Amino acid sequence: MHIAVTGNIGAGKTTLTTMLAKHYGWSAQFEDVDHNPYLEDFYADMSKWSFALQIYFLGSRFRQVKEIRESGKNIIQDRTIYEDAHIFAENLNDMGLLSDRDFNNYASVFSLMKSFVSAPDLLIYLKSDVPNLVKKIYKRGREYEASISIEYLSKLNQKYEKWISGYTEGKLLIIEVDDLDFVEKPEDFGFILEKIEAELNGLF
Ligand SMILES: Nc1ncnc2c1ncn2[C@@H]1O[C@H](COP(=O)(O)OP(=O)(O)O)[C@@H](O)[C@H]1O
Ligand SMILES: Nc1ncnc2c1ncn2[C@H]1C[C@H](O)[C@@H](COP(=O)(O)O)O1
Repeated sequence: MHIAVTGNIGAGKTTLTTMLAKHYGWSAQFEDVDHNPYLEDFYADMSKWSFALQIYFLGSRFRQVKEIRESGKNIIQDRTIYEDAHIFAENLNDMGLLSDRDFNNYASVFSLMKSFVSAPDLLIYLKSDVPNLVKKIYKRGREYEASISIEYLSKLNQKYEKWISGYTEGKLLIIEVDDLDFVEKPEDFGFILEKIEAELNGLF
C-alpha cells in the first residue's frame, strides 16, 4: 500500500504523514528539507537557484519512488514527484524565475522519469487557503521561509487546484483542513481516518 499526502507549503503534510505512519505502523517518507543544500539559497535568490533546486528535488524524489517500488513495504509519502514538476517548476517558469531553456531541459528529464513512477494507491490532498498557510508557515518558524510571499503561495495554490482537478492517475481524497485541528483534536484525526478507510475499503 502506498499513500501520498499532497498540498501547498504549510498545509500540514509532514504532520499528517507522521501521525498516519504512527497510527498504521507504516513507514514514512519525508521530503529532503533539513539537509537540502539549495533550499535556503533558493529563498534568498529564486532566480539564481531555481534550476539547481528543481534538479535536486527531482533526484531526491525519484530515489523515493525507487525505494517504494523495491521495498514492498506499506508507505506514507510526504509530497509526490508530480508536484515538483506540475506545481513548483511550472510556477517558477510562469513567474519568470526559471528560464524556458532550463524548464524545457527539466521537463524532458521529468517526462523520462515519469514512465517509472506508479501513482499512489491513494492521494490525499490537504486543501488550505493562503491566510491559513501563512499562519502555519509562521508557526513552524523556518527562518529562510520568512521571505515566502503571498503571491508565491497564491500561485502555488492555483496550480494545485488545476492539477488536482485533472488528477486521474488513482484514488483521490480531498480534505479541507482549515477547519480541522488534527494535531490537538483526536476527533478531527478520527474524521480523516474514517475518510481514508472509506476510500481504501477492500484494500486494507
Ligand atoms: N490541521 C492543523 N491544525 C493545526 N496546526 C497544524 C495543522 N496542520 C499543521 N499544523 C501545524 O502547521 C505547521 C506546518 O505543518 P507541516 O506539517 O510542517 O506542513 P507541510 O509539511 O505541509 O509544509 C506545523 O507547525 C504544524 O504543527
Ligand atoms: N520542487 C520544489 N521547488 C521549490 N520548493 C520546493 C519544492 N519542493 C518543496 N519545496 C519547498 C517548500 C518548503 O519551503 C520546503 C518543504 O516543503 P513543505 O511543503 O513545507 O513540506 O521545500
